[in-house]
Amino acid sequence: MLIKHGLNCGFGAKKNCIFMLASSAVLRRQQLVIRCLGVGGYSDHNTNTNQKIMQGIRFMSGASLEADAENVVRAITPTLDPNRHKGQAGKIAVIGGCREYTGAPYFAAISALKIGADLSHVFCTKDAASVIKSYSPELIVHPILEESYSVRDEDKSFISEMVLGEVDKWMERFDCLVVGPGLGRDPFLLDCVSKIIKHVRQFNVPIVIDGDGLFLITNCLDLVSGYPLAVLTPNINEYKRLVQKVLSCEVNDEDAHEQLLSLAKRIGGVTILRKGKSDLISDGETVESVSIYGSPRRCGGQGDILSGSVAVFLSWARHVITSENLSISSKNPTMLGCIAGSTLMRKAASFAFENKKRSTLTTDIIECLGRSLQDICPVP
Ligand SMILES: NC(=O)C1=CN([C@@H]2O[C@H](COP(=O)(O)OP(=O)(O)OC[C@H]3O[C@@H](n4cnc5c(N)ncnc54)[C@H](O)[C@@H]3O)[C@@H](O)[C@H]2O)[C@@H](O)CC1
Ligand SMILES: Nc1ncnc2c1ncn2[C@@H]1O[C@H](COP(=O)(O)OP(=O)(O)OP(=O)(O)O)[C@@H](O)[C@H]1O
Ligand SMILES: [Mg+2]
Repeated sequence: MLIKHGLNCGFGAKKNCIFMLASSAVLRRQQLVIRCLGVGGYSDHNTNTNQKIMQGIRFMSGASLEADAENVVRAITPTLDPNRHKGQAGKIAVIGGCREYTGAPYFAAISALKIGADLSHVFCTKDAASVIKSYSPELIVHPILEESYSVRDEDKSFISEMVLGEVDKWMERFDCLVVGPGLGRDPFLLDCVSKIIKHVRQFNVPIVIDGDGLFLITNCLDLVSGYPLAVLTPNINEYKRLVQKVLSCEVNDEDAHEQLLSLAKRIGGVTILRKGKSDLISDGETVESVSIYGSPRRCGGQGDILSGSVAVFLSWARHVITSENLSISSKNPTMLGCIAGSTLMRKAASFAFENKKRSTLTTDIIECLGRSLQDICPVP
């Protein structure tokens, strides 16, 4: 009810509304209402005034609310301007792909292109490279990573330097890196990837960490700790491992928002997108959720689409924030990238499910990414 009152305030009364809400009794009731609404409490409030009031409520209560998802997508998606040149809509790189997994890096990299990035690179092992190239001529594939089985112990430090040298030629040029889809868990390979992450941080390139990248950073939190341009996208297992490692406790779904908030804070202000029935997103300051759309199919690879999507939207959000005045409340590009990526992925999954029902696969969802964005931000 209180939220409704807040939303019905006129522009002039806005400050008073927020001031009144700050009183502790009202605040407690506000928190109760928000808790009762839970993550499913999506309301479609589009005006600036309403958004600012909601932001005020959010700030004061410390609770999370459903993100203004489609407006976030609209606010950060660039227009198709004939004066722009190749690369300006985004250059994304995926670090992943080994003997076992070739699908995951492909899904992440091709999703980035389908959403609107101009260039998408994959840095993977030699075994994986020709397979990934054969899926698509659109991807630029670098067969540079090595697994232990192909490197003699005495050659390891030399090979490691070579890998870093190869990567170094490219890294500064990327708008965002996705580390982990289909990376595998080979210790030598993960050691090289750790060095790449340390190196990339120096250039302030945003990094989305997913899949086996999360296995790596959970065992070595310093890699991302204190880096505000890092986004972690854990699934149910990956989240459990992170919580156990960082908070030394079990996942607590009763207090999901608070736990996520403390986790993001404890890892030094990284942004975490906890995937699930509702996606919960926190940068250690606020918590937002995306619960709209979605599909009941849980086929593997949907998280890979998400990581590629987040990378593109995060790059776009950074660009919009530095060049324009945003019409939306949050100013953190990592939060915006996560909200938009999650929204687009879930909408595409729901479109794909409409068509394919039980036989919906990740490739079907990728085919719906374009329609999903067109539905939100139509181009004539
Ligand atoms: N088509 C593909 O190529 C796909 C590949 N995927 C990739 O698969 C990898 C694993 O992701 P999941 O979401 O399945 O990860 P999870 O951690 O959810 O599950 C992996 C399972 O395998 C076990 N496991 C894997 N490696 C292990 C190791 N070295 N030692 C002991 N146990 C091990 C884990 O204990 C767990 O039971 C990631 O790199 C991910 O990106 C997924 O994205 C799905 C699609
Ligand atoms: N129960 C659910 N209902 C609706 N959507 C969901 C549900 N669980 C996950 N999702 C969505 O599916 C996407 C992938 O989440 P998931 O937990 O399957 O990732 P993952 O296990 O890392 O996937 P991958 O197989 O690619 O590694 C996320 O965008 C999330 O929003
Ligand atoms: Mg995954």
